[in-house]
Amino acid sequence: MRFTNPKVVGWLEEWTALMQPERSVMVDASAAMREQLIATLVELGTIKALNPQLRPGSYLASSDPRDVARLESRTIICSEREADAGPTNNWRAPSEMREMMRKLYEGCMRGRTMYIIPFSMGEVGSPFAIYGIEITDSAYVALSMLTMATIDDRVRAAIDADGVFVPAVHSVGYPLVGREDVAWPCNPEDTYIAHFPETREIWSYGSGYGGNALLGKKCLALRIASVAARDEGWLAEHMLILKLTSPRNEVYYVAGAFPSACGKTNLAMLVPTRPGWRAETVGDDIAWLRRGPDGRLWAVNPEMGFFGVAPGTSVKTNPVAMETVARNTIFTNCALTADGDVWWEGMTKEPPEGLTDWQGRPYTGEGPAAHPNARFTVSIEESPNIAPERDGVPISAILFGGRRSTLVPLVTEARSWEHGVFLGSIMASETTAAAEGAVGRVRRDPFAMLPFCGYNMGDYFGHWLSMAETDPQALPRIYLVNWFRRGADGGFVWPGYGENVRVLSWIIDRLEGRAAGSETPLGLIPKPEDFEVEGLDLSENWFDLLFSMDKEELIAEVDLIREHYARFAEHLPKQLAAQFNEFEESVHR
Ligand SMILES: Nc1nc2c(ncn2[C@@H]2O[C@H](COP(=O)(O)OP(=O)(O)OP(=O)(O)O)[C@@H](O)[C@H]2O)c(=O)[nH]1
Ligand SMILES: O=C([O-])CC(=O)C(=O)O
Ligand SMILES: [Mn+2]
Repeated sequence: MRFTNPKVVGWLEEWTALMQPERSVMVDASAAMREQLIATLVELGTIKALNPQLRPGSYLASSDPRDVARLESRTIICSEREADAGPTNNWRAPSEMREMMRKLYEGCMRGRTMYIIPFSMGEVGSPFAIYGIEITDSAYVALSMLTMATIDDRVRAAIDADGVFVPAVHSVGYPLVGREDVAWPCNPEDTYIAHFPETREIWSYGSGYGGNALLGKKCLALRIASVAARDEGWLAEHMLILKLTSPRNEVYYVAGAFPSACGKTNLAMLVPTRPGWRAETVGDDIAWLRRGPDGRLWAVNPEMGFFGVAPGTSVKTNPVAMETVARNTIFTNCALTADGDVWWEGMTKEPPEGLTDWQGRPYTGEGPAAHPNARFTVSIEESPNIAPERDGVPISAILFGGRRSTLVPLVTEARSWEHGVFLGSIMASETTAAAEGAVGRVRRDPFAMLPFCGYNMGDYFGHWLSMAETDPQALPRIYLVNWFRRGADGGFVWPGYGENVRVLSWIIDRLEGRAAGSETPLGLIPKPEDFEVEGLDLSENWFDLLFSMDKEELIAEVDLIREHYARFAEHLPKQLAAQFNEFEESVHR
């Protein structure tokens, strides 16, 4: 079915004229559409069918080695005023960016098919859903969007009825003029992922990789949605949502913001190791949160699929993910086994014989066989453990986490909402392969939103504080967590994964007033006697290894946070400056 609304038709005509595709296809959720996209991609060599006996309905995509992660240096917030993008975003004037990118888009789809994808982030018909139309010349993107977003006739009809949608333009930037197509067309030199917050538009060019190209996800549901959320009084966050049932049969919903490749999907798929606990997934990457009539913060997962990190996933660490990707999954940049299945580092101890690496070469044992940011794309319907709640759950606790080899304890509790916002605003984490650049460097990543906030992050801190203007008691409690402390041997001290339920169990005890805590400069830590470690293989001094804070390092951290805060200048809320002063005093006390 085609659009009839003049606004939509006009927009499509304008872009068709500029990009000059050879043909266009309206993407729907039919099985025939999926098959057609798959056939196109198989023929081009972008994806290969895996062995149907081992991995039914599944495919392996291999990207251009230059197009494997989000490109933060090319991700740009084009607000009218530079101050509205803030010190942490790349900024370009919208008119300048439009002019430059229009030149790139000119004729960029020649010889190609333009896929028109009307999609919804959030449940169709819900007042909280945001509709978009992505136009793309990538069948891989179209196929992935079918999994990650809600695509059905109701969305198309709703957009056609009122002409309200987020326009999302994408091209791989590889027109077929005087050349043949390649398996993974892209254009790394000219890649840009531009956002126009005032007009709520997304323009992406040159990359086919997930966060750069599946525009409903990070671009719409975080960068554009964060701006809408600021204006409308809600929160668009880089958070998992977990449903937890305690041995007492009480249900709690926990949200958690961890930077890319720092454990959201794994915590969302937690298999508790402690008796009587049950966990189910509500969402694994993005949460939209609003105050309900009861004053509580209610969260939805606007996505319909998982775009998860493959390396490190195994039957031992994440059996739910392994079951989820057992079929009907698109893998990207994993290694291929001799019998036509996928493999990645951490799936088994040793790589199997006869492996082909992610770039299609026989694996020699040098370097990783799968790219460290290899991914799986799969519908939430494939999960054996998805919670039925789709239209909002009340959050009891918010976790902020990251990778810190030292200093940050396994868990601390914020003293108040304001203190929790302080802890979120000073979060730092070691960088990962999910974005371009060096891995393992500590950088400030407030609220795990550094690459995803669509406006000035100082104002974003203020927006978080404003949530407590009414009825602060009804808001969730805030916790800092760190699964990644390392011991003298360089290994992780905490076993993590399913054992993280022990941390959640202490958090629930705190919420229910059953556990005490001890004050530290970063909040309340457990009393050793309240923290269950029975059955774990930890050394005598486990409590110190997991919870102690080195004074020298804390003092150094104060200076780093001062520098971090200074960047926001007059956009830093006064309450946070006061929190910082209190923090500094407590460090020196
Ligand atoms: N040691 C340890 N590693 C973990 C834990 N949880 C996750 N990881 C590893 O961290 C990596 C990333 O985990 P994910 O759960 O995919 O991270 P994510 O936050 O969902 O990442 P994005 O999807 O990029 O946003 C994987 O290699 C995991 O195996 C944990 O509790 N302990
Ligand atoms: O957005 C992406 O490309 C992958 C992802 O989930 C992240 O990096 O956080
Ligand atoms: Mn994830």
